[in-house]
Amino acid sequence: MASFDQARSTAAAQPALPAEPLPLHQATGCVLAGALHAQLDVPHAATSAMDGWALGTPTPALHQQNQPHSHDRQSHPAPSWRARPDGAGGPGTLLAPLAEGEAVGVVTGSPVPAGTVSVLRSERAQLQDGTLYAAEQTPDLEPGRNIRPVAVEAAAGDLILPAGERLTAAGAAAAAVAGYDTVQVIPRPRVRLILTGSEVITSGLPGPGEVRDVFGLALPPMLQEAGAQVEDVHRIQDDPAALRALIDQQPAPDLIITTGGTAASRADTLRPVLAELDAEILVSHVDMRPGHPALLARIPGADRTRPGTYILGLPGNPLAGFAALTVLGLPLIIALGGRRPPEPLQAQAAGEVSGAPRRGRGGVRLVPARLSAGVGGPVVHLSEHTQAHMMRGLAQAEIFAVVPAEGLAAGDPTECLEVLGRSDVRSPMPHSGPPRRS
Ligand SMILES: Nc1nc2c(c(=O)[nH]1)N[C@H]1C(S)=C(S)[C@@H](COP(=O)(O)OP(=O)(O)OC[C@H]3O[C@@H](n4cnc5c(N)ncnc54)[C@H](O)[C@@H]3O)O[C@H]1N2
Ligand code: MOO
Repeated sequence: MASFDQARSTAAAQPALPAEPLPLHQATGCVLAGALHAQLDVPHAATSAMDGWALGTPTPALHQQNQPHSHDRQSHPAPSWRARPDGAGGPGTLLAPLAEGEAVGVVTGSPVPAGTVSVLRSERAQLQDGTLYAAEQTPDLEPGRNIRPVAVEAAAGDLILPAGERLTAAGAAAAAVAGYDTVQVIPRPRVRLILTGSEVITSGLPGPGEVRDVFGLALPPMLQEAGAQVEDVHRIQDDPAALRALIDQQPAPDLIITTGGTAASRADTLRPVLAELDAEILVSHVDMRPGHPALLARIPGADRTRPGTYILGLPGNPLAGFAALTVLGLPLIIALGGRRPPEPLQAQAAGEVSGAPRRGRGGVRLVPARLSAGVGGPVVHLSEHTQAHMMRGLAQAEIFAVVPAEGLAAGDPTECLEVLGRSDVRSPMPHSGPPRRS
């Protein structure tokens, strides 16, 4: 039996998966195994920042009678250009070089033709009989104005993102701009889910000896949020041969998560099957309630170049299974993905909480709870209906409160573990005064 802290530190201590190249759309959310450097100058060509006209060197103004814009034509003749008819139809149009005195229409993003001095915005330009005039006193005539220079964002070879960072959605887009199609990342652990239980049904009202499934619905989004990728989901009866075949099925995933069958009755198949497969048991039971039969094991890979397959056995009692996922599964997935664990979150107990149910039996209690804002930071309010076989308390909870064996007094600092699968409904953790994070 591992203590609560031993169990989670064993899970957190597992080495990261080997890095591999992944297409950018699959790499988002993964940790970069190497730094990203620009593969080219960004932008790789000088382009217009405005819709308007690429201006060559101007022709001194000759048309003083008909110039638009000019209020003081005699003393300040406005410059003008011959407007070329072949303007850009879109940002992809490549334009021939500008001769002296020429202007050509461009759009935002157009590569500016050779010979461009600046870009005049369309709203500051006037075209009359094939001659282009600029509004008076426009800054658009300053050399370089409204032109995005080559490499202004990055020169080829510049560092775009360092190794060790998680690739965000914006980071993936920046990598694409910097010329990448694939990047070297630590992949999300690939997960096979095996849901056991001859009594488990997936729809309708359960009859005698039947129970509605909780894991098939809730585990995939929880695992996705934890940073894993669920590859395949299987449902089997309490049948050791079927379980063994699925654990053995190739190609092996990084992590197999089973539900049910972790205890020691005749219907409980996981431990005998793992013994047959010579699995290395990393955590056999955890000194916590609920979830104490949770198990973590590893089957070495056939070719020894891979770290093998981890097996996480979640107890079948619904709340016990989700507690075990939070305590063992989440730190394991974070470690395999090469990520940093989240900052621990602490809140204050709202009132007295009893600890281990039986004297002499240590261990922690994990109690579904909500948080409210208090003067000194968030305050923990335990849910009702939080026995191992129940879901009702967890359905309303934001966190699991970790209650030590000796219990809690009102105001005691309480470790909180976020309940997975709430990213669509999460509001900021309530606090007034400084949030307490240890
Ligand atoms: N003699 C003992 N009995 C039990 C012990 C023990 O130490 N000695 N431990 C208890 C604890 S604690 C737990 S937790 C459970 C663990 O059970 P298993 O992991 O072996 O799970 P099952 O026996 O298959 O099922 C337990 C319970 O959960 C229900 N279940 C299973 N799968 C689902 C599902 N997908 N959706 C909803 N409910 C599910 C199942 O019907 C049972 O009611 O063992 C205790 N017993
Ligand atoms: O681990 Mo069991 O969940 O205490 O019922």
